[in-house]
Amino acid sequence: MKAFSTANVARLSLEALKLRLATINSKATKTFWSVNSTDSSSDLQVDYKLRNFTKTWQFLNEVAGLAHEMRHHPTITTTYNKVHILLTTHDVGNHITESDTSLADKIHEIYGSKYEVDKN
Ligand SMILES: C[C@H](O)[C@H](O)[C@H]1CNC2=NC(N)=NC(=O)C2=N1
Repeated sequence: MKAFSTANVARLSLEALKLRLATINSKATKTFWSVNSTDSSSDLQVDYKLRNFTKTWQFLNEVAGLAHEMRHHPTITTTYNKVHILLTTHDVGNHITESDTSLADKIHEIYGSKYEVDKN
């Protein structure tokens, strides 16, 4: 059995989460992270569109590098120029923590500054 809530991992309150989401979502124009929750779990999700397959994998490699650095690993689904990312923290029983919002923030910053298509 795994002990929950180890160092630096606490489930975020809905209020804290709303504030963090607003900051995250200000970093791109047309694409937004959203909170999904059931009675027993919650996560952050986003759907990104990119210019082409090459751009998609440049972006994915940046996300992978970030995940490795932060030791926090998203669930990623990708097809050609589309990327779906889901973030949750297994260590607290699949809920959203600062590890998820921090990683989402960095991912969205990268997407908004270098990869976003159809900005207007
Ligand atoms: C020990 C190690 O840091 C933890 O198991 C990390 C690894 N990557 C992780 N990634 C995600 N998404 N959730 C976690 O709880 C998690 N835990």
